[in-house]
Amino acid sequence: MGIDVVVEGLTKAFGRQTIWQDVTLTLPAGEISVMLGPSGTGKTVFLKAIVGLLRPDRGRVLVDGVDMANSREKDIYEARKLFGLLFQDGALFGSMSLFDNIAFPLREHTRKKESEIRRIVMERMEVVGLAGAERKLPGEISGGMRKRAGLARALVLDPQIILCDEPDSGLDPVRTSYLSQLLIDINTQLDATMLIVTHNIDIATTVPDNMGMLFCRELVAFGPREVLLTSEEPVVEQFLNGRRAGPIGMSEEKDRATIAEEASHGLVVGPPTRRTLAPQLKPTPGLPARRAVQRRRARVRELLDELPPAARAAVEADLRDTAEAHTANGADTLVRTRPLHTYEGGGPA
Ligand SMILES: Nc1ncnc2c1ncn2[C@@H]1O[C@H](COP(=O)(O)OP(=O)(O)OP(=O)(O)O)[C@@H](O)[C@H]1O
Repeated sequence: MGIDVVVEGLTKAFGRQTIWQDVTLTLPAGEISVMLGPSGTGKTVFLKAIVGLLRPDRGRVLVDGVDMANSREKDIYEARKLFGLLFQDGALFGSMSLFDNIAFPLREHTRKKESEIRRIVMERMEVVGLAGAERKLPGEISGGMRKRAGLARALVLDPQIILCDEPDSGLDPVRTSYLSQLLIDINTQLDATMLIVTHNIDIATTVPDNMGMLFCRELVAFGPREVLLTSEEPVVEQFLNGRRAGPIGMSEEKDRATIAEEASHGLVVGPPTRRTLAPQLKPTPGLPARRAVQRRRARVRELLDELPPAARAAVEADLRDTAEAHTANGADTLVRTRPLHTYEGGGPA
């Protein structure tokens, strides 16, 4: 099972530019969380700080007893083996075949025999729908396939924590929805703690158990998905609805003069839009139920009294529906029509 990632009072600046300050949250073990935020608010920097690739100025990141922010480099390096990382471009080595790219962490960090490496690589390539493409070079495949190769590489060390930076960038809407399903299925199979940075509202609304948002050097919110999805906080509303009216400007926050000028041109923030809460995706039929779901239900039930009324009502409705579905079906209803290996039309090249 994945492990908790506990972030306490994290602050990072580059010179005089504060990126974010006093960020405190816990990524619950085995659950999927999404971090939203306008461009430039420091989401990538946040992922790098969690995995110890960037040292914050203050605060701690606790992973399995190791403080990824303040420990010795040697201890951070060891703890990093718990992570699978997918950065924006897949970060593949251009001169290596997909097989060698995906095998790289195993050859680098383990003493496994080649036969064992082969077994693991082929298994992970199958999971992400790349079976048959082992000999291809990154330059010979589509962007979507490169993403999936990056994801396969992130999975070979059986990570307990998976960090994905914009896994959907450059993907068309159909491939993005397959990717959403793949992320849910990976979580089902590995029960790993996952943090996904994305601008894609479909992924944000259908994949995670928890959502957070960075804006204006602060963590605006972090909590069960129902909290952000029912939030009337102007910045969250504006972001989830993709509107110009609101506090987010072209280069992060708007100043008062801009807001006043926009109002004089008729661009005003209206009443909050009532969004219907999109249901969270379920694992592909044939896979077991996600273990995180039961744990999360128990956890969120304990939080009910602290949630805003709309979020509490949404959580209660979910708890009720699930109880009814269990009674009716004897198990969670599973929705999905295709096997994983047909994820990107045409299958392996
Ligand atoms: N190594 C660095 N040195 C100096 N400044 C940096 C460094 N890395 C990032 N920054 C700055 O930190 C800020 C946040 O960058 P980051 O890439 O984390 O934003 P983001 O929220 O991930 O953006 P996007 O959504 O566009 O990918 C930017 O202003 C960036 O220029």
